[in-house]
Amino acid sequence: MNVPIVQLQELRCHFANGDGLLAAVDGINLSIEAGEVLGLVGESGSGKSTLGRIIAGLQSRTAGDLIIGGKSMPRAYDRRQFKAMSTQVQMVFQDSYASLNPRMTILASLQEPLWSQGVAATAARAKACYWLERVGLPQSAGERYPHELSGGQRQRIGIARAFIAEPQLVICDEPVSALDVSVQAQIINLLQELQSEHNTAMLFIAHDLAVVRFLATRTAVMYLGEIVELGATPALFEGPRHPYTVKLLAAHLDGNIKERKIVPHLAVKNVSHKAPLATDSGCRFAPRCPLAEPLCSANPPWLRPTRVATEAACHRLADVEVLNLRK
Ligand SMILES: Nc1ncnc2c1ncn2[C@@H]1O[C@H](COP(=O)(O)OP(=O)(O)OP(=O)(O)O)[C@@H](O)[C@H]1O
Repeated sequence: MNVPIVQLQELRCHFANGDGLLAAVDGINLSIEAGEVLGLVGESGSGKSTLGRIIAGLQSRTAGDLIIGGKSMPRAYDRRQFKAMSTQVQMVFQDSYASLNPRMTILASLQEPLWSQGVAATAARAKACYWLERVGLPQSAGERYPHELSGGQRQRIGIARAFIAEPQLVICDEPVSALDVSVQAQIINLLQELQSEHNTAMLFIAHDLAVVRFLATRTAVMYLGEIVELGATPALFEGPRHPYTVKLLAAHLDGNIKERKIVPHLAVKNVSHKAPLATDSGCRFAPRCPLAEPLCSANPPWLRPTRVATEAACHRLADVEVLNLRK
């Protein structure tokens, strides 16, 4: 059996805030398989970036296991350990400018991940030149500095930097949301091409559900630190089972596809959510859920298989399935 690239077991990341411990990531169990594209969606503040940063070794976790390539990663990273794992996991950030050293030329920035792998200078330079071209930039761009490139060009460099060290997993955190709409599709196509060319697994974090639907093999939906639904992208988009997923899809899909068409009678209550605390009990979506019953606020639900190729963490799953069958 193939070992997953990444395994997360009861992963938690809690931050101290005024009200207690904010549970940014709270008990995530998830695997990312070789070559798959896993989409990660959810409202702002649901913990997507924190989860991505933990896997990339940029954020330490509070509890739980992070296993990369079959190896259990220590909870607090030091630079040496991070470099050792960074060959397997690379990240493409939303802000391509901040992710590049402003004092390094583009060619030097591209070579940097190879230097830390001990690749010889000539080979590193040749590889950087190849990648410059592979992401659609002229060789002359190599002598420039980040501020001399457009946002789209800088993101191409961010992508080349992520792929150049031949990682097994690339985490893309909102890689196109800061770019002009006119270049977003080009960057998405480039990511898709590289992912399939190199069979690199990808964790794709985005608010844009249409892009996730296009790229991801599987999709995970996060709500206030937890995964509430997970499964094959077509099944999840065509027949969402968790009431929160229904709400999320309805808010993003075009006006012709209304909530009631996805699951009838499931209009979500307009209650604002507060930051999740580590001491919370019960389903975090219960205050907004039209199907909530006393059990929901008392006990946390867990991911259970649905009748389609997904799992959903909802005490009322059986009723949602019936609603779906009737629509
Ligand atoms: N370093 C930190 N210190 C304290 N709280 C933090 C820290 N990083 C994140 N948080 C909090 O953790 C929660 C999850 O944040 P995170 O950025 O992971 O969410 P997100 O789903 O990626 O949001 P967005 O889509 O807006 O990027 C938020 O409430 C955020 O304010």
